[in-house]
Amino acid sequence: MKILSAKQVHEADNFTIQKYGITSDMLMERAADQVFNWIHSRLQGNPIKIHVFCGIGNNGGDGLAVARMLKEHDYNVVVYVVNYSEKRSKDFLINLDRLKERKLWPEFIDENLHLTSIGKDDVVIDAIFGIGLNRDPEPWVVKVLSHINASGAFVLSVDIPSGLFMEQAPSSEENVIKADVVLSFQTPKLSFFLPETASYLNHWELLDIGLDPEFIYNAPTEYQYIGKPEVAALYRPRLKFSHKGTYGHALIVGGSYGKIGAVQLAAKATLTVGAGLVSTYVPACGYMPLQTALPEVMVITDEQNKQISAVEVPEKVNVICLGMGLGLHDDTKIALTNFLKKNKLPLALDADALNLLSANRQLLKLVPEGSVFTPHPKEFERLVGTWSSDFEKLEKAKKFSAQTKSVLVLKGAHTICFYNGVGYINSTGNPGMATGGSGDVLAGMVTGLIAQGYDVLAASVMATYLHGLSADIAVTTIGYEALTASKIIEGIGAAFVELFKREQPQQQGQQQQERAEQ
Ligand SMILES: NC(=O)C1=CN([C@@H]2O[C@H](COP(=O)(O)OP(=O)(O)OC[C@H]3O[C@@H](n4cnc5c(N)ncnc54)[C@H](O)[C@@H]3O)[C@@H](O)[C@H]2O)[C@@H](O)CC1
Ligand SMILES: Nc1ncnc2c1ncn2[C@@H]1O[C@H](COP(=O)(O)OP(=O)(O)O)[C@@H](O)[C@H]1O
Ligand SMILES: [K+]
Repeated sequence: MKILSAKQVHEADNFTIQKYGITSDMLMERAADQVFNWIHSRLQGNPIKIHVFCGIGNNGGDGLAVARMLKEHDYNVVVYVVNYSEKRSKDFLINLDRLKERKLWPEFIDENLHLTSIGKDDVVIDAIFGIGLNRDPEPWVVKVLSHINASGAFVLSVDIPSGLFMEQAPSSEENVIKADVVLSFQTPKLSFFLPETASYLNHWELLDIGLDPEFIYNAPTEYQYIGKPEVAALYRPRLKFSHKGTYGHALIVGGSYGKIGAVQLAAKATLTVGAGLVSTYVPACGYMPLQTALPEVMVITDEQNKQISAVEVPEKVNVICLGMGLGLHDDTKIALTNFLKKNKLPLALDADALNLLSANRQLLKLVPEGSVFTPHPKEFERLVGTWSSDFEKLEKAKKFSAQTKSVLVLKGAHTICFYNGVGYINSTGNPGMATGGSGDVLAGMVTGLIAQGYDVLAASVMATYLHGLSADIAVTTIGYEALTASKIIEGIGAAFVELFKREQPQQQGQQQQERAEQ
């Protein structure tokens, strides 16, 4: 699913209005109707007090229209207009008149700040700023936002929490509404996925307001949100008359004394996503544990016992994964340098391979184009230096991927794969995955898919999605705490199966109902 910029949303509005011969006011009515239905299906006429805070732009217009619909259904509504500018939008004014026609008079809030108290059991609808926010709110408006945040009431934000920008970080925490739920129109917003800005919302849902699908399909976007349909479309079916040679031969290079387990995890994950053959190259101390734990995997050992001092690549290997448990020994640095000078195969670089490259940046030029880097944020910082906000981190990630002409898999709660100027944001995964070795599993999965012939971007996006999905399936029975990297590998099969499970129409309705009740 594409993630549009604020400019593209406005273009999509205009395009839709022209193509279907509707008015912008009709589009606003459609949006408000969807928000009203969402609330009405949950509150079912409950007399709870609802405070609707509106701005003076189109987000405020949405709020006024929702307030009118609530009033028409006899809800207990109070409406406020946070009067931060005289430049009211046309559709705001239309909806202000409609509200007054129904004898619902909003209270206007200005810098004198006559604020009505909000009970902790009340509901707030936040329609103060939408995606048109283009500067920090004034101090008195921040006080209104703080008043709402301090109330303890359930806060539902329309489109985006007020005060949150589309493409930059807020300058202060106080400037933003903390939303329990955001009902966002048509496409999710980038800020919902970044650690610094996602903290302003607990949960988001999309409402389809009928923007033209063709426009959205053709819009070139910098970010996409990756769900089941996108990943299922990447899947390459296994062929009846295939053999192990059809599915590639991957080599995993890693391990040092005390860290052979990292290679076991990666190699097992490589096999479990379907690679035809998997070999490992480890220090001599890794021979017994690997041969014992993974009978399917071939093992080649270094002449050194505790660390790797050279890399030997068996014939017919078509992808190499490097780095897990590797260590930073001088021998290993020399081994990596010599290997990179000769190597032409695509690489999946993880953990200490990334740390060695950070400490010896001239080696980065030797990494072949079309490789995959899988850093966690600290490893990425070692590669590119610090950043001042998540948005700057994204720019650095995009630049790194462009310079290396490779996929950058920037790991986190929402892992983002960058390639060719686009960031693919993953939708699966959970905090149970914050456990040692889960990154090794991901690197192995990426490698196993490349071995089978998936291109590097497809392999990275699909591995990231399945890795998170496996963990999501596992926690439904074992909970977050008991999730381990090994359990993520065990669940890979179930994740593949889930990818092609069709929801029965009846179940779908039931699930929507269950979601609604959550
Ligand atoms: N396609 C869609 O997604 C649709 C969106 N609609 C709504 O329209 C909203 C966008 O509306 P607008 O573009 O009018 O913008 P907003 O309602 O977000 O902003 C209001 C106005 O305030 C000004 N402003 C921005 N920051 C300010 C600040 N810090 N202090 C004072 N004034 C400031 C802006 O110039 C803008 O004109 C969306 O978020 C959504 O709620 C719907 O009405 C219909 C369709
Ligand atoms: N809170 C979280 N929510 C979702 N996924 C997470 C979370 N924490 C970690 N992960 C995932 O777990 C993996 C951790 O990788 P990494 O930090 O390299 O672990 P390790 O070095 O122990 O193997 C990444 O794929 C990351 O996206
Ligand atoms: K809002």
